[in-house]
Amino acid sequence: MRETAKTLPFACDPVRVTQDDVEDAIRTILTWIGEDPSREGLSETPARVARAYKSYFAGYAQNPEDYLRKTFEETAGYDEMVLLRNIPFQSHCEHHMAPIIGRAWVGYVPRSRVVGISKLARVVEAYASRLQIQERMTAEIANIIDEVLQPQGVAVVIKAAHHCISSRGVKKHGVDLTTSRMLGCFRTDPMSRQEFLAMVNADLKD
Ligand SMILES: Nc1nc2c(ncn2[C@@H]2O[C@H](COP(=O)(O)OP(=O)(O)OP(=O)(O)O)[C@@H](O)[C@H]2O)c(=O)[nH]1
Ligand SMILES: [Zn+2]
Repeated sequence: MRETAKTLPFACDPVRVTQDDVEDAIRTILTWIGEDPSREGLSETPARVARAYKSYFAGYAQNPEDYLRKTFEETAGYDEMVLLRNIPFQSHCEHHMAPIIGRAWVGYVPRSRVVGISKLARVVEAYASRLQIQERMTAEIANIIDEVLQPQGVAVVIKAAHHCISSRGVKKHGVDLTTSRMLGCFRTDPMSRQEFLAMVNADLKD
C-alpha cells in the first residue's frame, strides 16, 4: 500500500515529525516539479524551506491568550477607544498555503484594565503565523481580546491581498479582501462603530 499522510507513523503527531522528514518531503516536491534536488544550488534548499516554514508557522507554538494576561490598571479611568492602526502582517491561506499580505486595525474600549499596545500586535502575529482564512483570523483576534480583557467593546478590521488569487488561479492583481468583527459597544452603539471605521477609512485613504 502507498504511504499517505494517514498511514505514515507520524500522522497527526507534530512532535514525531523530524527535520529529516520535512526535508524529504521538500525533495519530493522538488522532484515532482521537474527539478534535481541533488544539484548544488538546491542541496541546502530543503533545510532552508524547513526553517522558513518554522518561521511562517511559529504561531502554532504560541498561545495568544498569554500575551493579554499582563494588564495595567492605573489608567485614571480612561474609557475611550484604544486603537492600534495599520498593523502589517503576513499569513498563509489554508487552501493553497499561499501568502496573505495585509494590515490589521485592532481597537477596544477598556472597562478598567488596558494591555501593553505591543501585545495587540503580538496577538495579530500569533494568529497570522498559522494557516488561515481571513474571516477566521479576524474573528479570532477579536474574540480573544474580548474573552481575556472583557472590555466594553472590541473592533477588528483586516485588509489583505491573497496571493492565491493573484499569482495563480483567477490571477487578479490589486484585489483586496476586507473583513471586520465588532463586539460589545462597537456592535451595539453606532457612534462607537462610526468613530472606529472613520479612523480605519482615514488610513485606507493614505
Ligand atoms: N473566504 C475565504 N476564501 C479564501 C481565503 N483565502 C483563499 N480563499 C478562497 O478559497 C477558495 C478555495 O476554493 P477551491 O475551489 O476549493 O480551490 P481552487 O480550485 O484552488 O480555487 P481557485 O482559487 O478558484 O482556483 C478559493 O476561492 C480561494 O480564493 C480566505 O481568507 N477567505
Ligand atoms: Zn488560497
